[in-house]
Amino acid sequence: MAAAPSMENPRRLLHGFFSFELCKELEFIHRSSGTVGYRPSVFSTTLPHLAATNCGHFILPFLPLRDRLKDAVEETFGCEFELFVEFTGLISWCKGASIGWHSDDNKPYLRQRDFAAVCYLNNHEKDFRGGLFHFKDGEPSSVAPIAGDVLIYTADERNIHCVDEVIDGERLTLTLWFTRDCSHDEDAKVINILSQRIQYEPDSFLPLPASSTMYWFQKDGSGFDVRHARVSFLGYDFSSTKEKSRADNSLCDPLELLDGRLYLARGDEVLVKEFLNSLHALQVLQFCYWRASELAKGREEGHRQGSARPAILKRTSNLKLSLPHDDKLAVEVLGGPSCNCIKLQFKWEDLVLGIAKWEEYVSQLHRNMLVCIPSWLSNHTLSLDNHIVEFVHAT
Ligand SMILES: O=C(O)CCC(=O)C(=O)O
Ligand SMILES: [Fe+2]
Repeated sequence: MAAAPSMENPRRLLHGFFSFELCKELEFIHRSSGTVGYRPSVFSTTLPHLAATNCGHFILPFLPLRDRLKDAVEETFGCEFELFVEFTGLISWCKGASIGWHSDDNKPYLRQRDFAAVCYLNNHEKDFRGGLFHFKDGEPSSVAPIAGDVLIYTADERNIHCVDEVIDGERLTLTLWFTRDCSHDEDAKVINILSQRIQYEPDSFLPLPASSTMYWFQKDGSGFDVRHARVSFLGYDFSSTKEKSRADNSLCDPLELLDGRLYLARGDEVLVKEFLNSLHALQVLQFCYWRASELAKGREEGHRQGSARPAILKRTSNLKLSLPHDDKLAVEVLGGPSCNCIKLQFKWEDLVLGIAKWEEYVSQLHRNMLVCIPSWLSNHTLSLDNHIVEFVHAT
């Protein structure tokens, strides 16, 4: 157990608070669902956003850690009052992102924030460069992010801090703020959105994109769609199987094509599998990246059993979706130490197996969420009781 926090600078750094497996699962969720964030060169995935894009089931993996963080904050700061989560979000900082000296309650609209918990999901120097955290006074004075560590501190001026500019790579955290003010309780907001969504399509676990502006990264008159950029980092791009007529294309904003049915292509090959939209295709690809070693083993097994080869079409240039996309900017912003080696890692067989495994994973999470929703609605909180924690882990 770390030393008790000082009164002058109430804070605590907890090493190895959560597992590497959870880091990877949350990274998968962020890379399949994240949007352009609230500050330059920042991307974020919030719980209300997950609920609103038909991905409420992705909230489940957050909850056991979220409960433990609340307990750790209450214990560290000896809270004798009820505490609510005000914000939970996956936040990634890319090349050029930084923040100067500040306290986390330093704006009129942030006054309700009492405590912060920053969970580091990847590693300084290995996954990104720059991005060190510094406190203005007291110890520890600097923190180099290490996956599994959590930094907790009071959101007031006793903990003025800053973060150095990220030089390259993608610095990923799960950040929470806690409040004593129940009118800023995040759970009520999320449960409200979830209950509305569930009324429309209780059985669907396929993602539905938000407005395309939320995925558009803009800089100096140029830009890219973050869904498109993440798909191309994994060596793929989006394709149509029908030649689009010019009239069709000129009628709509080309980015709207990302909201409709499409296919995944690599070079001049297209996999014969229709995805509901770009987020669906991206989610499957990110799942394959997350579970790559398991899929490669499955492929060897499939070869031994003589499984059928995936159905592939030859692509001609008119089947390409012509989307605005500044590839150089995307690589500059999101590329980093591990970017180049990711490309062209999977085989088509892996992707086909990944589609089946992804469906098992999300449909199980979705069923678990449907079990939880009645208690969320009656208790007005996203907390998991012990019986449900076991249920969530039995996936
Ligand atoms: O990511 C971090 O280490 C801290 C970020 C921060 O200071 C903030 O978002 O207010
Ligand atoms: Fe901060």
